[in-house]
Amino acid sequence: MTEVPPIRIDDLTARYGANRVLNALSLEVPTGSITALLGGNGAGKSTTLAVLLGFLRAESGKISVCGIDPAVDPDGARRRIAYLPENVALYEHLTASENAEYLLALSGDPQDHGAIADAFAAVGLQERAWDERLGGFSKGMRQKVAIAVALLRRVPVLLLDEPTSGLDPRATADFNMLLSSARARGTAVLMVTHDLLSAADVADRIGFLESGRIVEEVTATGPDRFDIRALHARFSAAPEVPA
Ligand SMILES: Nc1ncnc2c1ncn2[C@@H]1O[C@H](COP(=O)(O)OP(=O)(O)OP(=O)(O)O)[C@@H](O)[C@H]1O
Repeated sequence: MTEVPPIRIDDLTARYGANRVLNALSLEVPTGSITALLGGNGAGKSTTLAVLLGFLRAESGKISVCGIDPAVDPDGARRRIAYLPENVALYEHLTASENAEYLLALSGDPQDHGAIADAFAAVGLQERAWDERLGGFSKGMRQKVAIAVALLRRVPVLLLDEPTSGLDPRATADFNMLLSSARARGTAVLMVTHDLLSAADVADRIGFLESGRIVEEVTATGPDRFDIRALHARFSAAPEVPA
């Protein structure tokens, strides 16, 4: 029996009003792999995530999350997805542990203190921060709380919108290591990003999105994985689409 890919998009078209944003988009993210979507402003990267999450309906084409059409069963699709938006929404007046406890209970995956502590340790959140309120946390620390929650849910699909924007190189490298461990556990990761270096560091495949369709895909090969210079030339050549 052939396995249903965690993310599959076939010939997808979607629009906001009169503005056709996704245009014959096709994309597959297999189990245990990381795909990065790059593209200029307004190319349709975040919209691709919105369709997978069932926030926007496709006009035509097919989309499935572990075999579920998010337009037909958005809750079913979302139960299989951990989603990190660019600006992670956490509760400022709760501590890191309380945030994790609350968010996991909300998503129907309650976890005990021990599991949360293990996840915080795994993502490198310093122990003294676990019981601190989020008010004074840096963006990197917030990302760690959010990714710990996402990983604790052990869902098959992880969607990330600009996960490394605003992170320093050390925090970006730490974050990429976490993604690698999620991949090793079988998670299908789709990240949209402008961070070519981070994508080249961690992704198995990079797709370039232009005007709502993937115009080129490159796959990591050999010890050097990607030809960064060629990617940079390619990426800088992508036209910007007015928002
Ligand atoms: N909620 C919305 N309502 C109407 N139009 C929208 C909405 N969200 C996005 N758009 C439009 O859809 C197009 C694609 O936007 P999208 O956010 O998917 O691009 P992006 O590739 O993620 O860009 P960026 O790199 O700037 O984040 C843009 O023209 C944008 O103005």
